[in-house]
Amino acid sequence: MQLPFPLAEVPDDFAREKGRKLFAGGGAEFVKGVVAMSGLPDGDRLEVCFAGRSNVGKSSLINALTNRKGLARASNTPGRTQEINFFTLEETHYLVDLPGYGYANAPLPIVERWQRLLKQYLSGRQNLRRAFVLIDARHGAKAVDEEIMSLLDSSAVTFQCVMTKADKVKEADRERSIEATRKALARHPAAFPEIIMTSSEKGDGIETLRAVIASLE
Ligand SMILES: Nc1nc2c(ncn2[C@@H]2O[C@H](COP(=O)(O)OP(=O)(O)OP(=O)(O)O)[C@@H](O)[C@H]2O)c(=O)[nH]1
Ligand SMILES: [Mg+2]
Repeated sequence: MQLPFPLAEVPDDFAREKGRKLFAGGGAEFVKGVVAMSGLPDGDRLEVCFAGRSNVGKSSLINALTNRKGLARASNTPGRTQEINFFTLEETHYLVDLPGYGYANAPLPIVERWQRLLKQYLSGRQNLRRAFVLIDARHGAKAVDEEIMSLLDSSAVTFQCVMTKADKVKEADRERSIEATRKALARHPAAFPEIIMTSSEKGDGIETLRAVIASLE
């Protein structure tokens, strides 16, 4: 029997080539950081966003996908990305780096402001085709991750789970955290039924994720 929420298989040659082409041109550029809905760029491109806890590796993943080390800032300081950051990819796509959630030390008014903006963005963006919810492969999905999953359910935005930092996880922990993540996903109707395991450091899963993004219409 097929497990629910299997790990994504390596895409076929056609899908891989399509993904490679989309990301090969070096055509990724930072557009703007947005702090209010009024600042959103026109939704005239296909859009995907990256959500996840502070420090889970959202910015690093965007850098790895676009093969541009300093494109999205990545750091050791949780909560660094505090705006919704838009990047263009060629003439056709937006990649969106969302503010990290679950950072305990952020002052409450700031947390509330992010949450409000996140909610408005997720529920109101017509051209948003898929949200990628990043989960640390060492820990699996936690309660705060399920909050964003519920928000995506209610916004009817299909989301796909991307596990990060695969290079840092021991085999036993990896299985346990995949299992915890599957359990969480099963509770969310908007969850896409495949998990992508990645390492921005080593490149695992990056081709697959490129192919998935390129396949969206
Ligand atoms: N070993 C390893 N480290 C990673 C990987 N991805 C990210 N990191 C590290 O994790 C830390 C956080 O990465 P970021 O990409 O800044 O995380 P973020 O989700 O954008 O964080 P916020 O913007 O604060 O929400 C950095 O020190 C990265 O170098 C990975 O695949 N492997
Ligand atoms: Mg970041």
